[in-house]
Amino acid sequence: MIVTIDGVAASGKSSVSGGVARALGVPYVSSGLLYRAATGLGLEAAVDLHDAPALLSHLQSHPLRLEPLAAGNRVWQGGRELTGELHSTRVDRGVSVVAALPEVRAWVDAQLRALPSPFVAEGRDMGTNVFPRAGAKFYLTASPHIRAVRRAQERPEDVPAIEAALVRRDELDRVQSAPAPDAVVIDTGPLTLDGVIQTILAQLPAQLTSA
Ligand SMILES: Nc1ncnc2c1ncn2[C@@H]1O[C@H](COP(=O)(O)OP(=O)(O)O)[C@@H](O)[C@H]1O
Ligand SMILES: Nc1ccn([C@H]2C[C@H](O)[C@@H](COP(=O)(O)OP(=O)(O)O)O2)c(=O)n1
Repeated sequence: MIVTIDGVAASGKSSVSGGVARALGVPYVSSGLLYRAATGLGLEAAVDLHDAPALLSHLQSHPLRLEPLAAGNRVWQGGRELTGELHSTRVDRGVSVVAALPEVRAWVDAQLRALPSPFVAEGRDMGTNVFPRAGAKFYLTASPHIRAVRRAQERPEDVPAIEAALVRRDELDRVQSAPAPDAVVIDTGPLTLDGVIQTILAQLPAQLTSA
């Protein structure tokens, strides 16, 4: 069984997915981490991020492996772990360009669909494109300001700069970020992290929570 948790940038997808996954005793899958890793590798090799054939050929010769743990996803290139480098402002700036390339999206989708279920999958298009038959679907939102205040705990920039970058990325990611028609939309603004997790757990089909 697959549960999808999509949403806009810094809406709480990874933290919430981790909490839901731990409660269910399954891993969670961070699709954004694969887009971030593709971007990080491309930047490192000075590949033009708009050049899909060049980026894909670099990814094919430097295969990435996503490790979908409930405690936090990790991503590897061969024996080298990339995870720690990928939540930087530099990767934030490039990742929407990479995520707009249909060839890269197909490459990510194939890796995600090959993972053994059950799991919680988080990203932008988990409930629409990648796992349209998921057992339960959620979509997280919050105002840009609230998201920027939260993310400011993790980035060196100030809140207005982070908010401007989030709004820009929301716009660049808009095409693949529409909620699935059958997703439950949750405004996380007024809720604590645990409040969001409990809201989701309360709405899961009984066969999922009793497994
Ligand atoms: N409901 C919430 N209330 C307060 N802080 C939250 C809430 N949800 C997430 N956070 C915090 O906001 C930040 C961004 O969350 P994260 O899970 O990384 O979002 P995303 O995966 O959507 O980018 C983290 O520091 C996280 O702890
Ligand atoms: N399924 C997905 C997941 C992420 N993306 C893109 C959109 C985002 O700008 C980047 C990074 O995603 P990630 O979820 O790590 O980003 P945030 O934590 O929400 O800031 O990848 C996507 O297009 N489709």
